[in-house]
Amino acid sequence: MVTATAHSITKPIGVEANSSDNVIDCHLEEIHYGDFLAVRNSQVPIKKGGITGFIGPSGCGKSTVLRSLNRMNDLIPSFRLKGTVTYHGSDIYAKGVDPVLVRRYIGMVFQQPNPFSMSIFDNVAFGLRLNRYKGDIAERVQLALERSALWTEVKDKLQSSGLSLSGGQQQRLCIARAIATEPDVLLMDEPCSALDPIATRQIEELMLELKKNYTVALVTHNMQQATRVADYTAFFGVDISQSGRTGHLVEMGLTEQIFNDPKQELTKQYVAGEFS
Ligand SMILES: Nc1ncnc2c1ncn2[C@@H]1O[C@H](COP(=O)(O)OP(=O)(O)OP(=O)(O)O)[C@@H](O)[C@H]1O
Repeated sequence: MVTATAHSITKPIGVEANSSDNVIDCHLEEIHYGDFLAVRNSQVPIKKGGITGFIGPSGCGKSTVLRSLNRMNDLIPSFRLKGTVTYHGSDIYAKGVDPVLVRRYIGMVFQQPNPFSMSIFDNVAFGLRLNRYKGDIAERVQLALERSALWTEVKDKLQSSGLSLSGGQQQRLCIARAIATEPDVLLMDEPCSALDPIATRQIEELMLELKKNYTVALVTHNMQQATRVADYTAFFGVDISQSGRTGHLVEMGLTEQIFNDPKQELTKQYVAGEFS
């Protein structure tokens, strides 16, 4: 059952444990980098078991919002967040919550494939060892590689360097590394932007498989990609002022609704390709 308090972030076990449809709820009043207001007033629920796509013009804060959902932005000294982000009802920014534990349950895959300079096996085993996993590491590594559609390609060379793989394979390796510790949620920040069309298609197919076991949030520049894989879409816009560009959520809904029947004029213009 759920054992989530403000000070202990614990992954719920069992479907009945979570009464809400949202794995993550956030009310981002303001996100600053130093004096710069990057994002304002955005509520972005991440629904359980689906893929939520974040779309919008460059600089509207998609990555900033995504990285706020697992405290990845804590690594940036100038980052400041006013608002709340809850994971299964627990505030992940509450005093005493360990950000490493937050990232254990809410994993992340980055734009550039970034395998560590170590063997394929050790890349996937990395988080398990970090978390002092007591079970069979080889079994978990295999499962993660199977779920990342990479096992058959690498099973005979697990001791080769992760860096020896192609770009698309490296990205699938990073996905295996992220899911080896069995997170609940996977945050994917433009995971295909460094890949060719074939590798992109493989990752998109993989995302559709991953959502059977994980909740996924995906930042993408590619609106077609959002229509192909996302169940829900959040569209962010920007206000342009003297102090710079500040992003905010304009509209969120089922992907079909956002692309075919948007409620906001700005969304209509964006999905029609009238600005980028
Ligand atoms: N580490 C940082 N320090 C200062 N400003 C930052 C930092 N990261 C992002 N920003 C600024 O915050 C704003 C939002 O950036 P972010 O990368 O979140 O937008 P985005 O919508 O993901 O953009 P893109 O689609 O171009 O990747 C931008 O103005 C950016 O310059």
